[in-house]
Amino acid sequence: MADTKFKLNTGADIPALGLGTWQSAPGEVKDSVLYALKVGYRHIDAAYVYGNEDEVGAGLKEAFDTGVCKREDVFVTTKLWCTYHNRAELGLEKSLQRLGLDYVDLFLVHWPVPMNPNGNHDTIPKHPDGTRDILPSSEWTHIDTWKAMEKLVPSGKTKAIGVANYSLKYLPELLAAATIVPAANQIEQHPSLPQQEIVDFCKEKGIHITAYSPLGSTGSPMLTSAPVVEVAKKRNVTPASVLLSYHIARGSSVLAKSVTPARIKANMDLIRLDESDMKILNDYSDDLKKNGKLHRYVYPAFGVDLGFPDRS
Ligand SMILES: NC(=O)C1=CN([C@@H]2O[C@H](COP(=O)(O)OP(=O)(O)OC[C@H]3O[C@@H](n4cnc5c(N)ncnc54)[C@H](OP(=O)(O)O)[C@@H]3O)[C@@H](O)[C@H]2O)C=CC1
Ligand SMILES: O=C[C@H](O)[C@@H](O)[C@@H](O)[C@H](O)C(=O)O
Repeated sequence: MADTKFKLNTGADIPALGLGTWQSAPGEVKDSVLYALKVGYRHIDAAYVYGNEDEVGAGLKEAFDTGVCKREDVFVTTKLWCTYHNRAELGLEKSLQRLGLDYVDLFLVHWPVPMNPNGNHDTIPKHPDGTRDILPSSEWTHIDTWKAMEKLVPSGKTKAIGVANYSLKYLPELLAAATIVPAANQIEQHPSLPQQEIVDFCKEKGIHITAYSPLGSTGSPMLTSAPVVEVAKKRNVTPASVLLSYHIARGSSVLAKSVTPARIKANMDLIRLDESDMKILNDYSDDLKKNGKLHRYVYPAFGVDLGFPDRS
């Protein structure tokens, strides 16, 4: 199951399981990338704002140099950070340089929020009152960003372009102006936040969903969720296996972050969840939705309406 792949609207394959690298500390992330590639991962998720693309790149390089795998066998994603929205070409160049790669397989707009490129910080510029320094829409919008992303494709420096954290507030307006339909939308997904309306919309438009924070992000709180534990017992697997396999059953790829070798390996134990397993998880999601108790773990303080019904 760990070698399952999905097709993007570009015709390229995206491996169903990817290694996440957000909050993977310097000194740990190179080894985690190398180890993941050694045990069979072929999908690595990075981002400029994670501040560790150089180490991710070092892990990739060592894997290529020592014959673990070839560049063309690995699907590498990175993301355009908010302060680079009106400098997309530079954003991609900087990421490629840090990663030590000639191209990435997927370049995503990290959030639909352009931030001031001339502010007081490279990645999180703030106003004196501590709020994030967002560009006014009179200056730049996420639609302008998408147009700039489209211009990157002919260079071959990214094989595909896509978005992350796009809700139904932002996706339709992007599509109305787009020449290239995003290949993917990377969003938070787990049984406490199924975001089925986004999944359905993206499916209809040919946009692949990649799930992030499948374990509930830092500290993996979703591992103790009662319905997840119930399905794990029923199928005699770990809760992590249930949480990751859930996305494969939904037709989505999934990113699991770990810097712990045993966990990196264990996270490859994916199973085919059947209808009765999915019913337990879906009933739980439905209950949370009905009672207004959906839970989003990643919601940075941009101070703008991101259009997610659970947070507006
Ligand atoms: N586009 C976006 O805005 C976002 C993208 N992402 C991407 O998705 C990836 C995954 O999401 P992330 O938020 O990191 O969180 P995850 O849901 O992947 O959870 C990571 C946490 O779970 C722990 N863990 C991993 N595997 C296991 C296991 N088998 N058993 C017990 N604990 C485990 C990790 O610990 P340890 O490392 O110590 O082993 C870490 O504390 C990110 O790393 C990033 O690449 C994430 C958030 C936002
Ligand atoms: O990809 C992970 C997340 O999106 C992360 O990049 C953001 O939450 C960022 O730390 C922020 O504060 O805006």
